Amino acid sequence: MPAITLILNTNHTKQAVVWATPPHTTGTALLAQAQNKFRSKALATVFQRGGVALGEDEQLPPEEDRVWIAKGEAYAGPPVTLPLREPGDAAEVRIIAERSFVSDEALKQLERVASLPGVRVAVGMPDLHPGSRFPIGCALVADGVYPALIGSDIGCGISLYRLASLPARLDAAKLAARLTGLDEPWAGDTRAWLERYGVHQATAFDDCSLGTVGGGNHFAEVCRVESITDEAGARELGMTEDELYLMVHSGSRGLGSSILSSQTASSSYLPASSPALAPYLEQHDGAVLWACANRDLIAHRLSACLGLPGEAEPQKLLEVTHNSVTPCPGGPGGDDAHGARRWLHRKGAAPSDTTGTGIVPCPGSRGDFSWLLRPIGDGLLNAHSLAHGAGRLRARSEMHTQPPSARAKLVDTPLGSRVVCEDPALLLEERPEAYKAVEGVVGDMEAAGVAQRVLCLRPVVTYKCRAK
Ligand SMILES: Nc1nc2c(ncn2[C@@H]2O[C@H](COP(=O)(O)O)[C@@H](O)[C@H]2O)c(=O)[nH]1
Ligand SMILES: [Mn+2]
Repeated sequence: MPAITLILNTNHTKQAVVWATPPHTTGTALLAQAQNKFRSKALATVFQRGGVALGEDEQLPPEEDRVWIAKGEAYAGPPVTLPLREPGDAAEVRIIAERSFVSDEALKQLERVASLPGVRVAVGMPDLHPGSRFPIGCALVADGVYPALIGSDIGCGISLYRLASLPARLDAAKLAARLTGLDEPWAGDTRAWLERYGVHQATAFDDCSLGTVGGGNHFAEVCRVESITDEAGARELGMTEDELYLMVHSGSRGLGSSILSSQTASSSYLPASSPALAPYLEQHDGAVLWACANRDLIAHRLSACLGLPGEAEPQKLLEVTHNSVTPCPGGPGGDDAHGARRWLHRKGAAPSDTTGTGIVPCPGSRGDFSWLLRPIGDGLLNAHSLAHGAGRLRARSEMHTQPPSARAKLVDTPLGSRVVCEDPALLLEERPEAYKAVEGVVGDMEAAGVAQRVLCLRPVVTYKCRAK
């Protein structure tokens, strides 16, 4: 039976060896072993080599024999070694953030990725903040593809739906109470649902995860229009102040993570000539479709729970994927001088070149407004991308200092909305104060001439999770 070494992330001399084979090598199983061995229930994250978190249901890849166990702090194990850059091969770094706070660590991470071989342009959006290894809130143009820059939640994004007419008396607590069973696997036919999105290959994640929000920053938020800045834009979307809407933020759950794990085991950089590029892109594109199907199923399930009078199905108004790699749009800054394809990596960045209305969401937090924006300009300054949200201001670990008596209040927000989050740690970590002010982020994009305001949304109920 293979030995797996559990290493304390904050003190690498503290190690424990466990003997485990699948199915006992999931994130949940290894975390339970670590909590037991190190006698600490506060341990919360299992990192793989290089800093990719092992998902709850995800198996540790068979070639890995050690993991780093953290409480909530950033990964402190050894980095995955990336190839060195050729001398004189400089990338351009731009930051679109005059008003929004961007930490030194985030800037350092952006500069580090800009120095990777083949990277041509690195743009930090106003929501730029540090990730475990790579920055979040950025768009990167490169000659090849770096799977690790897109990260484990391939296809994560935001979809917006019309739910129903605004009830005469809007009672957020009553609506919140109706949201039950959403963390359980969906009882319907996941295969048939996925086929509609062109996902023909079954995965281990379909039956257990499709249609569930997932942890972390993911959410499903019932909201209403607070104000309209651009009447024509609101009309294009068909949005009014008399209706309830639903914003869903989720991704490919464990699927993207399993794709990244298998990838990082083989290669960290896929230049155009790599035979591994096409297979990675095929898996990546499948995860993007899976994530889209997932958000629609979450909307379907949540709408059924609410049982509001009106349309049988939520009507999708817009959708963006903010973790992905796509061929760079043509024109200057796109392909290279010889017409070779370049790749646009978006790690927490919304595309500003979407089809349809082209309008893009910029969520704030559960206690802040969210904006719908119209991208403007030629896309060169901002690498055809916008901020994908307000962005994290404080690390999760910093959010645990709230005195316990204040916790009950966290389910009511300053905007009068209600939060369903029965995981006490997550309730603290996702407090509105953990995020930058969306006003500054939107203001930065307006000032840079890359976006205009269309409409502002106010949260009514934010769904995260029920107790396990
Ligand atoms: N309206 C809400 N916005 C939220 C909430 N929690 C987080 N957020 C925003 O979404 C983005 C998503 O970021 P990602 O890196 O996890 O993809 C984040 O930057 C926040 O600004 C919420 O509950 N409601
Ligand atoms: Mn996301």
